[in-house]
Amino acid sequence: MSSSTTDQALAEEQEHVTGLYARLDAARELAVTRRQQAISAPLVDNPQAMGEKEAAVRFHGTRIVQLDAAEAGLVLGRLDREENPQPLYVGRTGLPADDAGGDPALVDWRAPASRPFYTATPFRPEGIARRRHIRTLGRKVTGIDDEVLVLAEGEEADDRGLTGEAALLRALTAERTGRMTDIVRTIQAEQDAIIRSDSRGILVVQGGPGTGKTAVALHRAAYLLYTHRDRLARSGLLVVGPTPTFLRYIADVLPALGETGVVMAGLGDLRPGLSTTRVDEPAVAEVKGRLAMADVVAAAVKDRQGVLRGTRELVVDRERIRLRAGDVAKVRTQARRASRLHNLARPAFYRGLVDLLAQRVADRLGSDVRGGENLLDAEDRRALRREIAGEPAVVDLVEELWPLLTPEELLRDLFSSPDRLARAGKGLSEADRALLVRDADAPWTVSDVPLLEEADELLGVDDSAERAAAARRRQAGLDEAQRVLDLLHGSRSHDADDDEESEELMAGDLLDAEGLAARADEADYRSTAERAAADRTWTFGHVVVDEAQELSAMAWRVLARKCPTLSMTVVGDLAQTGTLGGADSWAEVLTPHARTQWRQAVLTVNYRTPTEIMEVAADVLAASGSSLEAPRSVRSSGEQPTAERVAAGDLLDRVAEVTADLAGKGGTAAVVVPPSLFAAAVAALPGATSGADADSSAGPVLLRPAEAKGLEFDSVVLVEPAAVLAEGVRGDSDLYVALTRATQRLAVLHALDLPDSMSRLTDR
Ligand SMILES: Nc1ncnc2c1ncn2[C@@H]1O[C@H](COP(=O)(O)OP(=O)(O)OP(=O)(O)O)[C@@H](O)[C@H]1O
Repeated sequence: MSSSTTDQALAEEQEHVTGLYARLDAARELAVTRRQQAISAPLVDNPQAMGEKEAAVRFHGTRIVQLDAAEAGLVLGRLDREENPQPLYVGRTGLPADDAGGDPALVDWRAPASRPFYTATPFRPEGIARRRHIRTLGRKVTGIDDEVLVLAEGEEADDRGLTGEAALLRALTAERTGRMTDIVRTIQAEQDAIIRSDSRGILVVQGGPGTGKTAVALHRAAYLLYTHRDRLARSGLLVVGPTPTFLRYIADVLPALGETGVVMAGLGDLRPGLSTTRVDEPAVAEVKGRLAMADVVAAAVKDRQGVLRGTRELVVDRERIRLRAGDVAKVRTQARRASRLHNLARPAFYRGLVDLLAQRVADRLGSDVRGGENLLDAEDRRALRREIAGEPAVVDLVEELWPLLTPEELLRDLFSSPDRLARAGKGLSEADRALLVRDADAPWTVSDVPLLEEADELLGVDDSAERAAAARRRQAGLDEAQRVLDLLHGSRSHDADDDEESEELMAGDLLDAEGLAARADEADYRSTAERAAADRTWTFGHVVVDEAQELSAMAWRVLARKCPTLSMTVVGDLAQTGTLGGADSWAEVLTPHARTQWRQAVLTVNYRTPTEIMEVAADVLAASGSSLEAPRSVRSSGEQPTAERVAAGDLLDRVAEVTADLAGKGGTAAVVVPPSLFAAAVAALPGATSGADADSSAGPVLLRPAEAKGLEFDSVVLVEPAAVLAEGVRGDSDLYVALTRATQRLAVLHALDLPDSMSRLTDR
C-alpha cells in the first residue's frame, strides 16, 4: 500500500473504531442502568421472582465486567467477505446490530462468525477476500496489517501456515512484562481448532515448549464460558496450575478476556482449608502419588474399625464381661452394612456393641435359677442398654475401636506409626513404607492433598450434631422473624379509622415468618467461584489442567472426582515431565480415570523460543532418547546463544554480572540454577526474587528448573547445565525446560564441562 492509501485506510478505520467505542460506552451505560433497575426492583415473596432478580443483577454485572475488559484493544480487525460488501468487524466482545437481522456491529472473537479471522488461508479462504488486523493504542488506531486471501490470477500464495503473520511476529518479539497476555489477536489455526473443540470428554493437548498450550487452554476456558455460559456460570470452571508463581504469571489472561468467575488453584490448594506448596522428597512424592495409595488409605480406615486384638475384659453394671475379637468382628460387619462411610457407621457400631454387652449382662442378671425364661422384661432391657451406653468403659472402648476420625487424624496416625503402615500398606514394599514414615506434627505437603481427599471420601462427616444445630438455628430464625412481624404489626398507624381496612401495606401482609426466615437463610451472595472454592464436594462444569504431565495418579483421581462429567482440557508436554510420578504416556495416566473418554490434539509450532536457541534444546531432547520431536520455531532472533566457561570460584560472580548485563537490555530476566547452587545463588544475587516469590515483573528472578516450568523471559542465564542434568530425577527434562524459557537471549555459564548434548554451543 502506498503511504497515502495507508493514511486513508487508517483514517477510515479510526472513524469506524471511534463509532464502535461509542457503542461500547452506550452498552455499558445500558448495562449499568439495567443492573440498577434490577437491584431496586421491589422485593416480592416469591422464590422464582427472587431468583430472577438475582440472575438479572448477576447477568448485567457480568456484562459490565466484560465491557470494561474490552476497553483495551476493543477491535481486533475485520474480515472483508467475497459475497458481502459490508466488512465484518471482530472484537473482544460482541456489540449488537442496529437493525434486527443485520450483522452485529462487532462480533465477539468467540462467535462462530469470527472463526475465519483465525483460520482462513489463501488455500482455504472460507469466503474471505481480505483479513485486516487493526492495531490500536487506547482508542487510537496506530496501524493495520492486511492479508489478501483471494489471490489474483497468477499470484502465488506465500503460505507458511501462519495467520496474520505480521501481527503475530510483532506479538512474539515484543518485550515480556512478567505477566502472560492474551493472544486473541493472533490465535493460529491449529490453536483455534483446539480452543473451539467440543467441551465433552477430556481433551489432551500435547505440545512442546512454547507451542502455546497455556495460552490455548486459557482461551479455550474463555470460549467455553462464552458458549456454555448458563451451565458454566452455575457449575464453575477450575484452572489448575503447578505453582503459585505460575498462577500469578497467568492470572491476568482470563480477566483481560472479561472472564473473572474462574477458580485458580495449585495442586496444594485442591482441599478447601489447606493451602500448601511444600513438596516431599521426589521418592516420597512418587510413592504417595501411586494409585495403590488409594488402597492403603482404605486399609488404614478399615484398620480403625472394630479391630480388637486378643480379648478384653470390661466391667459393665458391676458384671465382668469378656469380649473376644470374634464378638467385635460381628458387630463390625453390622456397622459396615449400616454405612460405607466410617464416621457415619460409628453409631451403628456403638449400638451393636451396647446390644451385645446388654445381652451378656441380661443373660446373667435375668437368668432364672430354676431354668425358666429370662426374668428381665423389655423395659428392663431398655434401661440396661441406656445404662451400658453411658458407662465410661464402654464409651472409651468405642472411642478406641471405632473413633470418629478426620482425614488429618487418620493420615497423621498412619504415617507416624510403622505398625499401622505395615498393616495398611501390604501392597507396598518395605522400602516404600519406610519412605512414608514421618513425625506426627510434620506439615502437610502437596502430595498429601490427594490422600487427605481420598480419606475424606471414605470417612464422611457425621453431621448429625450439625444438622440438629441447623434445625435449632432455623427455629430461632423463625422466632426472630415472627418477633419482627409482630413488631411491625404493632407499629401500624393507629390513626387509621378502625372500621375501615387500612390501605397501608405492611411487610406482614406480604410475608409470613417462614418466608422472612427463609429469605435470611437463602441469601448467599458469594459468587459461584467463591462457593466452589470453599466446598470440598463441589463439582465443576469444566476443569483446565496445565503442566499436566507432572500430576500423579492420585492427583488425577482428585480431579476426576471434582469433574465427574470429565469435561476437561489437559495441556502438557511429556518431554518436560520432571517428577518421578509424572506422566510418560497420556494413555497410561488417563485410562484408569477416563477409559476411552479422552482424545489428543498436538501442537507443533514453537512461538516462544527463537530457532537459534531451539536448535540447542532439540539436541538435548534427542540425546535424552525421547520419541517426541522438538517443536519448530516460528522465528529466529538473529542472536546466537552463548556459552562461557568460568572458574568454579568465580561462577556466581560472573552470573551476577551477566544477569545485570542482560537485564539492562530490557524485558524480563531469569537465572536458572541447579538445586545445589540455589542457596549460594540467592546470596550472590541479592536483587533477584526467588522460589515461590519469584516475580519477573519486579526484576530478575532466580529459579530451580522445576520452578521455571511454564514461564518465559526475554533473557535467561542458565548456570551449570551438567549439574542440572545430574541433579534432577529426570535431569534431561529439567535441562530441556531450562533451555526453552527464553524469548530472545540465552547465556550459559559453567565451570564443569558442558553436557555432550550441548556441544553445538562450543563447536561454533
Ligand atoms: N497465536 C499466538 N499469538 C501470539 N503469541 C502466542 C501465540 N501462541 C503462543 N504465543 C506466545 O508464545 C509463548 C508461549 O506460549 P505458552 O506459554 O502458552 O506455551 P506452552 O506451550 O504452555 O509452553 P511450555 O510448555 O513451555 O509451558 C507465550 O508468550 C504466548 O503468548
